[in-house]
Amino acid sequence: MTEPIGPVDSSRVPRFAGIATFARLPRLEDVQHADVAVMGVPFDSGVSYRPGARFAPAQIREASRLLRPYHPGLDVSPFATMQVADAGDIACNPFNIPEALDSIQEGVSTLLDAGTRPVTIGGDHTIALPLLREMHRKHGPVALLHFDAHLDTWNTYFGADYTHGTPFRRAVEEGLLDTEAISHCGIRGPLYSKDDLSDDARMGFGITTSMDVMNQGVGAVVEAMRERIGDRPLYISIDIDCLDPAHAPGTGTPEAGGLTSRELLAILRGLRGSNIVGADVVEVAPAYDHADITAIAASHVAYELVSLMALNH
Ligand SMILES: N=C(N)NCCCC(=O)O
Ligand SMILES: [Zn+2]
Ligand SMILES: [Zn+2]
Repeated sequence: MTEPIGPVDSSRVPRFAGIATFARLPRLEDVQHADVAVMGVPFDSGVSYRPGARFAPAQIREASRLLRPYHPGLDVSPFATMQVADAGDIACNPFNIPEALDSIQEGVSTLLDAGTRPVTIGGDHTIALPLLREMHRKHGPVALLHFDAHLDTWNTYFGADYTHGTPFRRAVEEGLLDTEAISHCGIRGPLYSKDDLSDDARMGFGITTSMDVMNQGVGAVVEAMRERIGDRPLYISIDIDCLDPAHAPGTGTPEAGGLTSRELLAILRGLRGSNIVGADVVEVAPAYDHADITAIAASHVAYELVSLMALNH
């Protein structure tokens, strides 16, 4: 096998020069085969409050210029261990949600059929549904680890089935998930009613609230997750609003009392060895960001996911 093509060499071309790809990696069309691809989905027509996540892929790529090739926490050089590339953005219709979902699924199916694992940068959380549909097509029902302030198992908004508050209810209804191993982490904040929780539990979800992370600690939380997930094919969906607004102000539906970026990275790191088949990072809304705080957090979270995949390559 030939050596992977890595990022642009920052000792020759300064990090701030050139057109941004994720972590300055090659574009997918510039490599023969990618083991992992970072794919942008600039779609935010499913939001219930502040719009703007359509601009996240571009912003996260910009913020990812400073990522370096060696991950000391996991002792891995992800871009040397396997071929990682930037798959560019999926063009999706901002005026027709079902059509956009089909385009997203088609985009990710091209990757999966080529044996490429996707790390998707959204986009609002609606996009998790077509991604999970495709995961199911390839792997059957998958385990799900969902980081979010919100359950996203609500039913409809203004009569609409496909929104950023409903992807995981639709996914359960469509039989996409292995309901023995589905859970949320980072949940907090006011709900519409107590029924939201009983509905969610009936679907099979377990909940680790942000207060549980504080009270139990990262180690205990990770242990419980690992036990539940085992070696099942695992999909990780990360809504950046799982982080406290202090750590991720640039998002559409912020809630006080969230995880720190350190806690999120530590939990992810604790999942080393898991059989991660795909992942997304969603809900970054650059217009509400300050000093790129949120985009930087998202770029590091995506790097963490790629690094975990490299350990399980
Ligand atoms: N998926 C995210 N970020 N938010 C869902 C919030 C749904 C609501 O407006 O109640
Ligand atoms: Zn959320
Ligand atoms: Zn969400």
